[in-house]
Amino acid sequence: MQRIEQHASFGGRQEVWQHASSRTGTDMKLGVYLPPKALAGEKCPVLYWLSGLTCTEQNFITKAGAQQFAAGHNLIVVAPDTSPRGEGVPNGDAYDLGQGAGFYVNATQQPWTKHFQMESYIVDELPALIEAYFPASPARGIFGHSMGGHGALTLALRHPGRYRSVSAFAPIVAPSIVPWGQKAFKAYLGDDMAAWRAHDTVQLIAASAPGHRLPLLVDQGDADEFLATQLKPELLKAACEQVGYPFTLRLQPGHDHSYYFIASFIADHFAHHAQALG
Ligand SMILES: N[C@@H](CCC(=O)N[C@@H](CS)C(=O)NCC(=O)O)C(=O)O
Repeated sequence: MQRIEQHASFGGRQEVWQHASSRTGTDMKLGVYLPPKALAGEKCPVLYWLSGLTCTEQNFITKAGAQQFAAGHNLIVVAPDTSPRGEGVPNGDAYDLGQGAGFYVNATQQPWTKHFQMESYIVDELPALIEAYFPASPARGIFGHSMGGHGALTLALRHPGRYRSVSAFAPIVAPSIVPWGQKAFKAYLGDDMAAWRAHDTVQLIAASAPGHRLPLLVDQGDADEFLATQLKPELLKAACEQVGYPFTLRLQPGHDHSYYFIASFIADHFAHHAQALG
């Protein structure tokens, strides 16, 4: 682990680290915000942020305005890159496949499988690293945006007990039936639709065990350019209603898909996670 940036921020410190990942087989970068209590050596819960298509570890830490709320709630915030990158790492033909578009799954298909192991990276390797290098308690929350909202929801649903809280901004909730998800899943997971369903929030909600239901908070802009084609929050609402899954969907008038939208409601997401993480 090598620190490559550090900036004082709201009594804590925003840092960027780089390390050689055993899961992706590449160097991975991540943002780590250390709140005041963590700088003083006290153990703090960790909130993981997963970004969307085209993002690196930089988008969230420079645009969301999260540091003041992380400081206020004394939460460590970890914002990893969205895929492996670099020479020798395959890439797609457009922004929605390959580098910058890992979709938080472990690829089983060539040429992706060697490096695109983002689910294992986020769920196993990253927490072990964070808990070894920083004053992190084992209490974890997870949230994200768009492809990262899909990541947060599916990883929390696929790994019961691993996270204590979950939320999302404009998540892809039904990747099996929208163009972004279908393109990525076909490439990374192949043609077997059963493998797709295991990474589809709407399907996972329908199959979720009543004992392991973390309340979901989702914010969605009603002027989001991807709302009708890629996001379809009404499908998640229907799935939650069908099985009685605790779900709050807030349609935010006039908001688009950008980090201006995220920054407008980030305080509420920190409050949601802080309540569960204690
Ligand atoms: N129209 C965009 C689609 C990608 C996009 O909107 N990415 C979102 C996540 S799905 C994002 O966070 N972009 C980076 C940013 O706004 O900082 C493009 O072609 O770059």
